[in-house]
Amino acid sequence: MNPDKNKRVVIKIGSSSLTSAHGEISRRKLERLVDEVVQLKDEGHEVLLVSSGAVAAGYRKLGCLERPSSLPEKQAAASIGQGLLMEAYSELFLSHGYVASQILITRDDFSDHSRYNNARNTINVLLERGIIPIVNENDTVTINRLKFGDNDTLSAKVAGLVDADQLIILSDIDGLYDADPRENPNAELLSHVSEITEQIEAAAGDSGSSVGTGGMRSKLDAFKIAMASGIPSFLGKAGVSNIIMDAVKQTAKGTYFESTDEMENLDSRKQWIAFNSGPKGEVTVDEQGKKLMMEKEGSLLPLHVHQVKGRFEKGTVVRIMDLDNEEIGLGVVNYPSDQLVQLQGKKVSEDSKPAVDSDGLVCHIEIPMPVGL
Ligand SMILES: Nc1ncnc2c1ncn2[C@@H]1O[C@H](COP(=O)(O)OP(=O)(O)O)[C@@H](O)[C@H]1O
Ligand SMILES: N[C@@H](CCC(=O)OP(=O)(O)O)C(=O)O
Repeated sequence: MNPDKNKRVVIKIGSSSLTSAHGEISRRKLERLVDEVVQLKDEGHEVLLVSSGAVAAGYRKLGCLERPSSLPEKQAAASIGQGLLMEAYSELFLSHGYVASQILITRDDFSDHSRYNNARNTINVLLERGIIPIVNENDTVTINRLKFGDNDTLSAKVAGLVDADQLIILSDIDGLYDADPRENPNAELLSHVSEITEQIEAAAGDSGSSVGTGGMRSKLDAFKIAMASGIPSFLGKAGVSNIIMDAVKQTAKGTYFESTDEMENLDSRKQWIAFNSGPKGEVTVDEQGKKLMMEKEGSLLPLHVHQVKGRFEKGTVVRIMDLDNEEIGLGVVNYPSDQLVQLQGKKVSEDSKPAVDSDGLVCHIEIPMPVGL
């Protein structure tokens, strides 16, 4: 990464870094964050902020004495707090001559390809015009099953969506340690991580505060997505002077996560298939099918389909499995599941060939590896 080039930077800030000891939004912390973002903007970088804090900003006005724990109360608090949070951000950014905009997003928006593209186009316009998009999960409409649950993975997916040059996650801790520092006072800071190993994952605990939801585990999930999307990332402590600018220059104290080259060249459609489509079914292939898929550019004929699991439409992303139930990769199917069940193990006749694919292929392997995210 060239430290002198103007970059597109996604910055995620967690609830614990924006709140006072009582769990309410701290105006002083918000001001410091805005000042740092402004420094980056003044230097010509594009900045998108993923900010938590809606529940924290709203729960008192809902009449709760402390941060609520039930989902409907959290959602109600967020519906009050999100407006207040944006009002504060807008006012602070405007005082420096910058315009902020609000983007509320759900997991569903990422798994629908046209909504994903729409979100990307909108955010690109905002960034190119110098606006600071502020993203949060759309808490009031999100149901438990669909929740990102924390904004860490949301920020990594947003970074992929806008093809960011860097993802910066600011937290209440100055980086990733080789053991949970609450349990092990001798834990050491890891300044560079090129691979998230099982050992690193085992050392990651849940949230250290009563207001944060993600903890280090969800941060590692986020860094995995960013690394695999070809985006270098950083984890450091919010509130440390110049942390954001120094993270961009790669001089800040914290943990730097390298990107893997494998996915760097994936076009946006393939990135969407790999990280956001949320495969809806499984197609198991026989030995011969597996061999042909590996050798012949990943194409699969119905003859080699061993089993079909799940109900899906034509055009759905499915997992391709081998007979040992290992994932070979992801593909976009040319047949709906019910038709594929009829055809599995058979040679396709002219009238059962899909209209768009004259060879009667079931699919190609689009992502030739288990994504595992
Ligand atoms: N291996 C680890 N390295 C660093 N922090 C860890 C680790 N395991 C658990 N943690 C805890 O994760 C916390 C950060 O997560 P969280 O409280 O959810 O922050 P945020 O609100 O910024 O998302 C740290 O304060 C720390 O107590
Ligand atoms: N969307 C929620 C944030 C969820 C949350 O607490 O996330 P985090 O602080 O990043 O663990 C809110 O704005 O309150």
